[in-house]
Amino acid sequence: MAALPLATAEVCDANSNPIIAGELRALPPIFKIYGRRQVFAGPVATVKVFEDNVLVRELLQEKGHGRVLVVDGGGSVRCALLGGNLAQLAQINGWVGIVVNGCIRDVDEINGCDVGVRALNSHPMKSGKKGAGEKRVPVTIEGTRICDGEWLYADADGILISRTELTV
Ligand SMILES: O=C([O-])CC(=O)C(=O)O
Repeated sequence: MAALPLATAEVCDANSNPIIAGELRALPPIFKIYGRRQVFAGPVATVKVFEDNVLVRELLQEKGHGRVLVVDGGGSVRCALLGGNLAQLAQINGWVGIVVNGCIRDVDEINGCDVGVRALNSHPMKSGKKGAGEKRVPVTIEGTRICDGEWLYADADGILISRTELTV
């Protein structure tokens, strides 16, 4: 499943009604851009964790089939939920992007991977490994709700969440 690289600004200009209806939402501009893919889009898989990345690894071990993993890490900037090994796993398994409401580490390695990564910042410490959290639940990142199966569009201007796949 290869999603079209739609420009997020054009999508917003062409979709005022879905924006009013809440079917198209923008994530707040809190993310830094990492990874080789600056532009990526795909269906979302969600995971909600807090300072523990076992479920992140479990999801990235699945075939991505062009999906984007949205990790709601509660905005913690006290450890990293994603590193170079997991980013490589994502690339091998066909995930196109990973958006982390939290931190990452091994930034140089991640910037060499053919995935798009957005995160709040980097942190050198690893996370806990107990496996706490929930997969495929609705998450809310800074007031923007994201459900498993919705579509995410990211480019240099920002990140959009759409209830359905967008067409040109
Ligand atoms: O396993 C972790 O905690 C994250 C990490 O460092 C990696 O993916 O390389």
